[in-house]
Amino acid sequence: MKTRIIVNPMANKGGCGKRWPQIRAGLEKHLGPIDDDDITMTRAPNHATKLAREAVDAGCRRLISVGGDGTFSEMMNGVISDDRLIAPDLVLAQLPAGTSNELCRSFGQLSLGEACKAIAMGHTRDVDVFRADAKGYGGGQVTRYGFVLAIVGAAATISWRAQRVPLLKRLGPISYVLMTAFTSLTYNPRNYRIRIDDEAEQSLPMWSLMLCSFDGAGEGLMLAPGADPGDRKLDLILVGDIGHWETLTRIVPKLGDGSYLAHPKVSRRHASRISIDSDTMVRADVDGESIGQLPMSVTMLPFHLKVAAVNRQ
Ligand SMILES: Nc1ncnc2c1ncn2[C@@H]1O[C@H](COP(=O)(O)OP(=O)(O)OP(=O)(O)O)[C@@H](O)[C@H]1O
Repeated sequence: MKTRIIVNPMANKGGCGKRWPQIRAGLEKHLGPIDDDDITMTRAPNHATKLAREAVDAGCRRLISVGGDGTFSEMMNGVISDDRLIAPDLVLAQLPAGTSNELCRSFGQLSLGEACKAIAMGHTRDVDVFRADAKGYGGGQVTRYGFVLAIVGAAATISWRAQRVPLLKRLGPISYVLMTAFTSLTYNPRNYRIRIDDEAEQSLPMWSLMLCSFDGAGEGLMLAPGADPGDRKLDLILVGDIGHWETLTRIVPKLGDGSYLAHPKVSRRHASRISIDSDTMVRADVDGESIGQLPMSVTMLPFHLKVAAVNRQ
């Protein structure tokens, strides 16, 4: 299968570029020698999107991103256009060389070696893809395709703070722990207007809203136990109007095993189309990247994406 490797040398604060010769050697052990022409380096943010499209146009049907979640997400956004895959027989893979590499974890790949093996063995998993349309930070409309998680409200603010504050970003996963505690104690619930599938619009006070395709996300989070990433449905989780202290003591500590769902102000259901709006500024995040703010609509798309994944059976 004609393959293109897209390397983000700046991922993991430049560590990916420094380790690339070793990563390449590891990949070659599994795939055989790799031609220099099959490797492209990103030169700027969002370049992976353009490189992915060029690779597919050049006949590549397996694209491997080397970097973190942002690089994979940019690559994936390059192979979808007008809500369709630009070639039906594509396989995408990620070699975890970023800071947190949460997407790889979602596929069950915990190490570089496992990821290389999954690519070489041709093990893939069919996953759903959703489209998110939101108001970008510049004021215009942004569209992002995602496949793990869309979050709104407090959860998106935690993600935004953990990534955008340079000192925190350097701390890695600890930054999320710090920001979760800080945001729990300071973020006030907001009023949302929500429309789910074809139902009437509801007005609800909420702390956060999460749309999960996979069961887990982030460092050890079990947000939607039992969620099926290939069922063409998102698990919609509404975290209601809960006080600061109660959020910190009764929601946050139970995010790791999904037992927060038992809280009377947390609800869960399936949805394939949802639109959310608010009169106040509310952040929105797709697959770990802050894309902008409400209003946002999220729609499940009618195809599956093939991703290289560890076969645990
Ligand atoms: N040549 C480049 N120079 C500067 N930034 C780049 C370059 N190439 C890609 N980027 C940007 O680097 C950012 C970080 O990439 P990525 O998310 O893959 O790594 P990470 O943040 O270390 O990992 P993770 O998202 O898993 O925590 C992305 O926003 C991407 O747009």
